[in-house]
Amino acid sequence: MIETHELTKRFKNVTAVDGLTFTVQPGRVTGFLGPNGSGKSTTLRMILGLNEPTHGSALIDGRRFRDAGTGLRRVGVLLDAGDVHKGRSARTHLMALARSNGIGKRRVARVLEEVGLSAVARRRVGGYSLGMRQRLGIAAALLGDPPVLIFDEPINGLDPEGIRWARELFRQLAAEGRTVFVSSHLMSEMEHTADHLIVIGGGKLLADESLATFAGRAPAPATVPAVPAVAPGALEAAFMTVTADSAEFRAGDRP
Ligand SMILES: Nc1ncnc2c1ncn2[C@@H]1O[C@H](COP(=O)(O)OP(=O)(O)OP(=O)(O)O)[C@@H](O)[C@H]1O
Repeated sequence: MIETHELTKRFKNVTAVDGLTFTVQPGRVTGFLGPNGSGKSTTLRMILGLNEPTHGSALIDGRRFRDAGTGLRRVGVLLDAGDVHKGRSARTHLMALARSNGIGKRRVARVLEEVGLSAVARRRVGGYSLGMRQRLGIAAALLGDPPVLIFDEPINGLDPEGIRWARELFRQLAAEGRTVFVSSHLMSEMEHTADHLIVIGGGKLLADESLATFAGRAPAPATVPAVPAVAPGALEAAFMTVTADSAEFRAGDRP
C-alpha cells in the first residue's frame, strides 16, 4: 500500500504538488493521471525518496522508502527508461541490479524472457529503441518480485503489441495482490488498464475514485461529425494481425 498525507513540494515560487492525501490499495491497478506539468513525476519522486517533501509525508507499506533497505524486493520502479548506462547490455545492467539486491542470476534470465528481450539481451542498451528501453525498465521493476510496483509513463514508445502486453501485465500483477501504481497523461490508456484513478491538476487532488465513477462525470457527447463506427479494439487487433510476422519483440509468458 502507498499512502501520502498532505504531500507538498515547492520549488522556489512553483508549488508542484499541493497537499496531496491519497491511498493506493493493493490488488488493483491505480492510474495516476494529470495533464503535463500537474505534478505526477514530482509526487512519484517524493514517494521514492528522490525529492524531499516541503511538507507532508509518503509511506510505502507503512515506512518511508529510504528507511526500508531491501530495495528491489520491496518496491519495483520504472521512473525514467533512459536512465541506464548506454554502454552496458540489458543483461549486464540487470545482473548488476540483481547482485546489489541479493537476487539470483536465474531471475535475470526469467525477467528478460518475460519482457521479450532475451534475444537482444547482450546488445548495448545505447542501440535500443525507446520501446526496448521501456521493456528493460519494466524488467528491472519486476526483478525483485516486489509487492509494490510504480511505473511512470510505462507505455511511452511501446508498439501496440507492447501496449497490450503491458496492460495485461499490470492487471496480472494486481490480480496477484500487488500494489500497482501507473502514471500516465493519456486517459485513453487508463481506460483499458486501471480499476481506480487518482487524478491531479496543478498539484492538487481532483479525483480519487473508481474508473466507472470517474467515467460518470462525462458531459453529454458533443455533436461533432462521427467517425465511422469501428468495434472496440478492432483497429488494434487488425494491426496485430497485419504485423504478426514482422514484430521483432514479443513478450514471453508470465510464470
Ligand atoms: N526540479 C524542479 N525545479 C523547478 N521546478 C520543477 C522541478 N521539477 C518539476 N518542476 C515543476 O513542477 C511542476 C510539476 O512538474 P512534474 O514534472 O511533476 O509534472 P508531471 O505531471 O510529471 O508532468 P508531465 O506529464 O509533463 O511529465 C511543473 O511546473 C514543473 O515545471
